[in-house]
Amino acid sequence: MNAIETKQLSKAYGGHKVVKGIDLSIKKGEVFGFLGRNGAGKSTFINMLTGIISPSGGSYSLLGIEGPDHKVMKQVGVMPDYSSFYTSWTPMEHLRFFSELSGSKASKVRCREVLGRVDLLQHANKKTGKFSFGMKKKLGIAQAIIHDPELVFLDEPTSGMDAESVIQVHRLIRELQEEGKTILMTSHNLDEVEKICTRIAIMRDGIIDKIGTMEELRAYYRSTMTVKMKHSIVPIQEQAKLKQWLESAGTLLEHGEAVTVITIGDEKKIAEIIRAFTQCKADVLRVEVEEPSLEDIFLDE
Ligand SMILES: Nc1ncnc2c1ncn2[C@@H]1O[C@H](COP(=O)(O)OP(=O)(O)OP(=O)(O)O)[C@@H](O)[C@H]1O
Repeated sequence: MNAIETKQLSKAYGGHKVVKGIDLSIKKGEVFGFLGRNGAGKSTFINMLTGIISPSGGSYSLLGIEGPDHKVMKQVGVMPDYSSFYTSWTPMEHLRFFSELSGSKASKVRCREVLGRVDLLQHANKKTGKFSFGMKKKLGIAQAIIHDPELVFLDEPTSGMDAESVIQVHRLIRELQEEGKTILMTSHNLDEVEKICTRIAIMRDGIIDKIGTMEELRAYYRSTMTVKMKHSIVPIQEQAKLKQWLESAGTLLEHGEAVTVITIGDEKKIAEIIRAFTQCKADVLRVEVEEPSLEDIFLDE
């Protein structure tokens, strides 16, 4: 049984589809990361799964139960919007209240344990009105996990946090995974996603544009490298032959007297290109290989 399963899940506002029929399966125990530019549809997709908004089409199930189903939400944790806390309440009061809403009021001991896990224990009885943005985020994470859910939704869990807090939250997410929980998170931080997610989906314009493990995405990353070579002048009688060979090896971006730039799909081709120059009686003097950054992979058009 998958933790999350969606079939052609879609959402339209005023006839404009912002989530365009997504099929997605997330296994139990995964830490699944959603990346994408602002407005790509990440929050809309997650808000449908957590019952905040209703889908316009398609279906979904959480922990094997077709949604929306309020009973399954007892096993689901959702990080609330940071602005949704009552300013005159303390973290302790929030956790006690919201765990009760989820079906079982957490004991003070459990609240203290969870506040300790997000490093808020020393603020357990202070009013949240004076909390910083990062502290509210931590309280949001605590609220999402207070009832020990099987499936946790975290919307940008570390944005706006200091470096030490980010490390703590990453540690917490790994611990939750070790406990067998499934986590679906969004992030704009590529390093974070690379470090802690078992799989990643990149959303663009309401669809999942790319999906896979980091290794699978890296395979794509390696498949579009640009090779820039400085070389000696190719004898005139060899030029046509070399050009024809280069065009068959990749996309020739520049082919001048002393510089050639080519995009190739496999790094093994580099040695072949150098050999082709030698066979055409020219020497490759310098090779520079440019690979797209992770941003290029995730956010390219
Ligand atoms: N209530 C709404 N009414 C109309 N359009 C909406 C509504 N909510 C979201 N949208 C639109 O849906 C699209 C997707 O928005 P969404 O918030 O899901 O993107 P996102 O990927 O989560 O962005 P971000 O990274 O900024 O949080 C956007 O174009 C947004 O303007």
